[in-house]
Amino acid sequence: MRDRPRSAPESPSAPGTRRRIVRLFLPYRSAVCVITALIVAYSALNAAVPLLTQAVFDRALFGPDGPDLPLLALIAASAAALACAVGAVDLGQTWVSSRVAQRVVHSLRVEMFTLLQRMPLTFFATERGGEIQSRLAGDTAQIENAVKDTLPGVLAGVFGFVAAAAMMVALSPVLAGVALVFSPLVLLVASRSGRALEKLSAAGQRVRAELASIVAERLSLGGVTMARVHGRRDDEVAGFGAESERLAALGVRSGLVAQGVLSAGHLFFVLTPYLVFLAAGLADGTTPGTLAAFTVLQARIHQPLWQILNVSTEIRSVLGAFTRVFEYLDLRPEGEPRRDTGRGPGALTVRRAAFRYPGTDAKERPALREVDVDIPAGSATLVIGPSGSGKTTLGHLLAGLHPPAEGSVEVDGSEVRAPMPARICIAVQEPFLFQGSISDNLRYAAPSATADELVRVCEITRIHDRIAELPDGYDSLVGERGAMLSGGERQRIALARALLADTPVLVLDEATSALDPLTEQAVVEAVLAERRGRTTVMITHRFGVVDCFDAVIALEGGRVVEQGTRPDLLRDRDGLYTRMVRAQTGNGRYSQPLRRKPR
Ligand SMILES: Nc1ncnc2c1ncn2[C@@H]1O[C@H](COP(=O)(O)OP(=O)(O)OP(=O)(O)O)[C@@H](O)[C@H]1O
Repeated sequence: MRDRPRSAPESPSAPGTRRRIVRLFLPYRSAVCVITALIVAYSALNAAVPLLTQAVFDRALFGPDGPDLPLLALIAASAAALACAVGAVDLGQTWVSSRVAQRVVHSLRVEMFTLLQRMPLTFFATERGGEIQSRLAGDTAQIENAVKDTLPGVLAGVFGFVAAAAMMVALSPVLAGVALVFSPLVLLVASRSGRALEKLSAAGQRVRAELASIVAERLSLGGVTMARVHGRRDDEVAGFGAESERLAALGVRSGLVAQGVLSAGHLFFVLTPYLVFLAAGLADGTTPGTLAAFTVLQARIHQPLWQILNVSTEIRSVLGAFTRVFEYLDLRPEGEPRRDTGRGPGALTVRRAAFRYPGTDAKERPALREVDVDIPAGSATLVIGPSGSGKTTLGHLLAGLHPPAEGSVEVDGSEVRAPMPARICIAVQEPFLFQGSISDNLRYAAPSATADELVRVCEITRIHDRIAELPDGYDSLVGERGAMLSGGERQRIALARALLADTPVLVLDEATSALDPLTEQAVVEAVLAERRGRTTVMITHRFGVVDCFDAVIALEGGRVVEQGTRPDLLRDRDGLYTRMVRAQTGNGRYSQPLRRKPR
C-alpha cells in the first residue's frame, strides 16, 4: 500500500494484476459460466454450417440420383434455423456480457470515487486533476469495452478455432493437417510482437493522461486567463502540440507493429487454401462436397485467428488500464472519522502540535512545530503572522483537515484528527462554489435550511442585498466554481454557508480577504456580534480592520511567538504583532483598542 500511485507506471501491467482481475470477476462467476457456455454454443452452431454445404454438394445437387430439390429445401430451412439460433445465442451472450461489464465497472468507479473522497488533502495538492479524470473515466471505459466486447471476442475466437479445427479433422485429417500447419507460427509471431505493442500502448496511456491533465489545468478559466495575461497562448499551444505529437508518433508505431502482425497472418490466410487444394489434388477420395465444406471452414478458422490477432493489443492495453485502476484502489485513505454528533461549547486546545507536508525535505523546517494554544469556548481569536508562517496550516489542523504529526488538537476534550462537521467549520480564502444556484450552494451546509435562514446568514455576510438585486434572487446560477460572481461575492456566500452550518467552532482563513475594508469590517463585526456563543478563530493579514477580538496568536516560522490579549501584545513595542500593526497602519501608538468591542 502506498500513499500515492506512480502516475507513470514503468510496467504496463504490474505483477498480480491478472490474479486481481480474476478476483474481481469471482462474484459474477455464474454469469461468466453462462457467457462461456453461450460462446461455446455459438462456435459449435457456426461450425456446423459447413456440414450443410457438404450435404448440398454431395447429396442434394450432385448425389448419385441427380438433384434432390426437397432435400435442398430441407437443407435451406435447416440453414435458416441455424442462423436464427446463432443470432439468438449471440444476442443472449452480448446481453449477459454487457450486464457483467456494467456491474464490474460501476463498482470499480464507485470504489475509486469513495476512496478518493477519503484521501488526505495533500494528495489533491500533488496529484494532477487530469490523472484522476483519466483513471476514473478513461481507464474504466476501456475496461468496460474489454469486458463487453474484447474478452468475449477472444473466447469466441478460441472456441471458434477449436470447433472449426475439430470439424476439419472429422472431415479429413490430412487436409486438416495442411490447413492448420502454419497456425502455431502465426500465434507465435502475434505473441512476440504483443510485448512491443504492450509497451507502446502503456506509453500511449501515459501521454493521454498528460494531455488530459493539460486540458483540465490549462483550459480552465484560471489557466486561460493566466496564458492571456502573460501573452503565453502560443507557448500553451506548443506545449499541448508537443504532447499530442508524441501521442501521434506512438500511434503510428503501434499501428505499424500491429499491421506487421496482421500482414504476416494475411499471408498465411491467402496461402493455406491453395496448399489444401494441392493436397486434395494429390490425395485420392476427396469429394467436391468435402472440399467445399473445407473452403467454408477455412474462412471460419481464419476469422477466429484474425480476431485473436486483432484483440491481443487491446487485451494488453486493458491490462495496463486495470493496473492503473488497481493503483488507485491501493491508495491509503485517511481513517474513517468517528461519527461525531456531539457539539459542546467549542473550547480548542492544541498541545505541542507539529505538522510537515508530505514530500517536503526532512531538513526543511516543518510547517508547524511545538504549537501550544488555548482558545476558550465562545471567544474570538485573531491569528496573524508573516506569509508562510503556518497560519493556514494551523487553521487546517483546528478544522481537522490535516491530523497533527505530533502532539494533539482537541475540541472540548475530543481529539480532532479528521473533520468534525457537527462541531467545526472552516471558511477559506478561495471557497469552492459548485455549478448550481446560490441557494443550492448555501444549503450544501444545511439541506433543510428554510428560506428565512438563508436570508439571515446572507444578511450577516452583507450579501443579501446583492442577491436580492439579481433577477432570479437566491435561484440565480453561480457558474462553474462560482465564475459568474465576483471574488468578494463568492467569499460572502461561502461565509454565509459556513454560518448556516451553525457549528460551535468557526475558523475563518482569510475568508474576507477579497472584500473592501469597509465591507470586510461590517461583515467581520456582524459575524462576531451574532456569534451566539460560537468560538471564532480568524486568520487574516488585515487585522487592523477590526479590533473586537479577545485574543491574538502570532505565528512566525511555524511557531507561536506571541499569544495574549490585544492590549497585552501592543505593550511590547518590538513584538511581532505591534510591528505588523505599525506596518499596516503607519501608526505605532496602539495602546488603546481602535474601536469599541461589539456586544
Ligand atoms: N501542500 C503543501 N505542500 C508542501 N508545503 C506546503 C503546502 N502548503 C503549504 N506549505 C508550506 O507550509 C508553510 C506554511 O504554509 P501556510 O499556508 O500555513 O502559511 P500561511 O502563514 O498561511 O501563509 P500565507 O499568509 O502566505 O497564506 C509554508 O512554508 C508553505 O510553503
